[in-house]
Amino acid sequence: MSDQRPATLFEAVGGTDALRRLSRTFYDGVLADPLLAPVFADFTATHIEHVAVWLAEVFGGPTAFTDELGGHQALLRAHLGLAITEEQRLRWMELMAEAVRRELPDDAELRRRVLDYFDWGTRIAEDVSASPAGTDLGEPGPIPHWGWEGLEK
Ligand code: HEM
Repeated sequence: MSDQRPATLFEAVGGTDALRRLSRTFYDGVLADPLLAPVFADFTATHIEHVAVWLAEVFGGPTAFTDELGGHQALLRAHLGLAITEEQRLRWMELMAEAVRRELPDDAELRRRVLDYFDWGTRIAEDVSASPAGTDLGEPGPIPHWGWEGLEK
């Protein structure tokens, strides 16, 4: 990692506004995609903002998802019962990789780290989605943090 890089991925991507652009471009792709659009049948515009706020916190920015949107538990619960297939997860990753190319700074290391997070996170979403809505997930702990070295302890 270069010393010129900001300490957090949040700063490196360009903050919450950049994550909003990423989220908007990504969902434009999702809603136009025949494999994913049916999964997002209940999509509303707040979803774009909530994903941006989640990513801001994961990447070391403001803690608004924990403070205002229910934290880690709420995020996991949102995926219960979706029965996400591996094919759908891979399509999700393809569309996110395209959004990253279009919206994030042209920095290969930064893009790789961000996509590493999505690869990790989508596997958890797929896993959780196999359990029915309302399943008690216990206390999942704080929202994970992802940095230049991956998952931070
Ligand atoms: C790192 C991976 C992921 C992140 C960060 C993420 C983030 C989120 C967030 C923040 C919400 C709550 C939105 C809200 O409150 O409005 C949500 C809900 C949802 N996510 Fe994900 N998600 C991920 C993976 C996936 C995958 C792989 C799928 C399906 C292929 C998926 C499908 C959905 C659906 C269908 C909802 C509910 C939408 C609704 O309420 O209309 N997510 N996700």
